[in-house]
Amino acid sequence: MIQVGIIGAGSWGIALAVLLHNNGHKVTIWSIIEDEVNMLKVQREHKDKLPGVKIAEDILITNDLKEAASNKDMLVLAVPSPYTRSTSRMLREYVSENQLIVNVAKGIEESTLYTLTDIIEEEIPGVNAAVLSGPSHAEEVGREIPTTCVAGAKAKENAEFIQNTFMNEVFRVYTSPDILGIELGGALKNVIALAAGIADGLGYGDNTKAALITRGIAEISRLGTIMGGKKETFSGLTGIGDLIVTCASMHSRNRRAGILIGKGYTMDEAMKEVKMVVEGVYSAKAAIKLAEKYQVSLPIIEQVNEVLFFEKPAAEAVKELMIRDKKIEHSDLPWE
Ligand SMILES: NC(=O)C1=CN([C@@H]2O[C@H](COP(=O)(O)OP(=O)(O)OC[C@H]3O[C@@H](n4cnc5c(N)ncnc54)[C@H](OP(=O)(O)O)[C@@H]3O)[C@@H](O)[C@H]2O)C=CC1
Ligand SMILES: O=C(CO)COP(=O)(O)O
Repeated sequence: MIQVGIIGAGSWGIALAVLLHNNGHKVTIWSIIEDEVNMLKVQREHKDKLPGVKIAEDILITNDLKEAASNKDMLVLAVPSPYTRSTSRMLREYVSENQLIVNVAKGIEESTLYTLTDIIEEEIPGVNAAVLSGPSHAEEVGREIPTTCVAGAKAKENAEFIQNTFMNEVFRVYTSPDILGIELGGALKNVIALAAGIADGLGYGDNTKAALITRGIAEISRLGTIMGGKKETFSGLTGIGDLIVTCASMHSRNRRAGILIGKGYTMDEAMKEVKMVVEGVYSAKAAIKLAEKYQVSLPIIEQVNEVLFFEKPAAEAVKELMIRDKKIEHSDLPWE
C-alpha cells in the first residue's frame, strides 16, 4: 500500500481515486472548491460529473492542499490543463525534493507552448514529473470497463512504479520513456476530436470521420516528431488510441462541443452547454503557434482554428480541406 494524493476532484480525479483505492492504496483527494468538497463528503459521489461512481468512506476528501500533498509517495495532478500552472505553484511549498508527480491532464500552455510536465518542473524545481495517458474516459474507468494507458517517466523505475500502482485486471498500464510524445498526442488529439464532432454535427458520415482520424494522426505525428516525440508513440495508445476514442465517443467533451459547433452553435455557446472543460479549444491555438514555430503544415488544425476563432462556417472549412492542392499520401514513399 502506498499513500497517494489526487489533486483535482473532477471526473478523472475521482475515477482514478476510486481505482487506486480499489488497488489497496491510501487515497486523499483535493478540490480547490470548498462547496464541491463539502458536497462530495456528504454524497460520496459526483452526481453531475461522474454519476454512479461511489467514493468509499475511507478516501479522504479535502480542501486543504497541505493535507492532500504532504508526505505522499505519489501525487496525481488531475486539474484541467489551464490550471496546471496555478495548482503547481500552490503545491510547491508542500512537496519535497524528488516528489513523484504524475500529470494526467491533457494540454499545451498557449502563452509559453510548454507541455504540462514542463510547467510542473518549472513551478516545482527538483520534482520528478511523469505522465499517465491513453484512451480512458472516466465514465468507463469508473465502471471498471477494460482500459489501457501508458505511464511515461524519465527513469524506468518511476514508470514501473506508476505501472505497478495503477495496474489491475481492468486497467492495463504500459511504460514508456517518451514523455514528450505522450503529452503532445494527448493534447493535440483534442483538436482533431473537435473536428470530428463538427463533421458529425454537420451530418457527415463514417467516411469523413475515418478521414479526419487518419489525416489527423498524420498532422499530430508530423508536428510531434519534429518537436522530439517518437513516431512509435503517435501510433500507440496515447496517439492513435486516444484519438480514436475521443473522436468516436459520446463521453468526449471535445467531440460533444464539436457536434454543437457543427450544428451552428458558437464556440462560447458550445463550451457553456458542455459545462466541463473543452481543452481542444486551448490546444488549437497552441498548435497553430507550434506549426509556425516548427514550420509544419497542419491543415485540419488550421481549419478548426478558423471555425473556432474566426467565425468560418464549418461546412466551408470542410470544403476547403477537400479541395486543397492535390497531394501524394506519404511524401516519403517514392515510386520505383
Ligand atoms: N474525464 C476524462 O475522461 C479524462 C480527463 N482527462 C484529463 O484530466 C483533466 C481533468 O479533467 P476532468 O476531471 O474530466 O475535468 P472536470 O471538468 O470533470 O473537472 C475539473 C475540476 O477542476 C476544478 N477546477 C475549477 N477551477 C479550478 C482551479 N482554478 N484550479 C483547480 N481546479 C479547478 C473543477 O471545478 P468545477 O466543478 O467547479 O468546475 C473540477 O472539479 C483534463 O486535462 C482532461 O483532459 C484525461 C483522461 C480522461
Ligand atoms: O482524454 C480523454 C479520454 O482519453 C477525454 O477526452 P475529452 O476531454 O474530450 O472528454
